[in-house]
Amino acid sequence: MSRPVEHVFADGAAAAENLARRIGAVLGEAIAARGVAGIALSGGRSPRPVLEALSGLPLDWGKVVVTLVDERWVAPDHADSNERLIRETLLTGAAAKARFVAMKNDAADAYAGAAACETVFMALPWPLDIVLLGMGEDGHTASLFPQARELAEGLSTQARVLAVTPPADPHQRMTLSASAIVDSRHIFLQIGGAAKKAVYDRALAGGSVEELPIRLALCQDKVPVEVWISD
Ligand SMILES: O=C(O)[C@H](O)[C@@H](O)[C@H](O)[C@H](O)COP(=O)(O)O
Repeated sequence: MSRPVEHVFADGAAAAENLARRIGAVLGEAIAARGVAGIALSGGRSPRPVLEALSGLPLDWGKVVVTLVDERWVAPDHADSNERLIRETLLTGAAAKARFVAMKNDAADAYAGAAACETVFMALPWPLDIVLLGMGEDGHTASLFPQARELAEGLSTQARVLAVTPPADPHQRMTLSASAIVDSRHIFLQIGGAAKKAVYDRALAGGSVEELPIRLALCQDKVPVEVWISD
């Protein structure tokens, strides 16, 4: 297992700006090479400045397919919706021309919505060019949480997505599976703060993927991983 390429910044704003430029460069290369670029984005707080910076980059956005790494099973206008985050930050200005593929559908819950979501996600241009991951202080990534009852399925299934119930979260989620996450050309992991950096270092040093699901991305040699670290 090779150590990921690490980009370390003193502040989050510089990390976000540089990560956005790196994402833009990879998307541009993909469009030039294959006429299309696919990217899956994580939600939460960290990506917001990256997505805002990315939205202003001069790309042929009409050839970019944007989707999610995971989603909370809430209405698209709910404050916790990752779709809402993407629409408010990335899909503005020139980047509004990108094709957005949502995870949330009209099913009453994530489990009822999983089959339809899988059908939609199988049609994406795999391998995606970029999967942008975040990480929680418990070592989760996407919505693959330690102690979640669906973690083993998420780590082993060949399906693209699965429904999960996070151990300590009010919302059911839909998430990319581990096999979908590594069906990509680049994995970018964004980490901010000392606590997450310590978890990242611990994940690199060892432990099980069940204990630290972020190891699904860090402990594989199929996809190059870049880690964007800020204080
Ligand atoms: O929907 C989500 O919440 C994310 O996909 C999740 O996996 C996130 O990346 C981590 O929880 C880190 O979140 P923060 O960036 O908010 O710390």
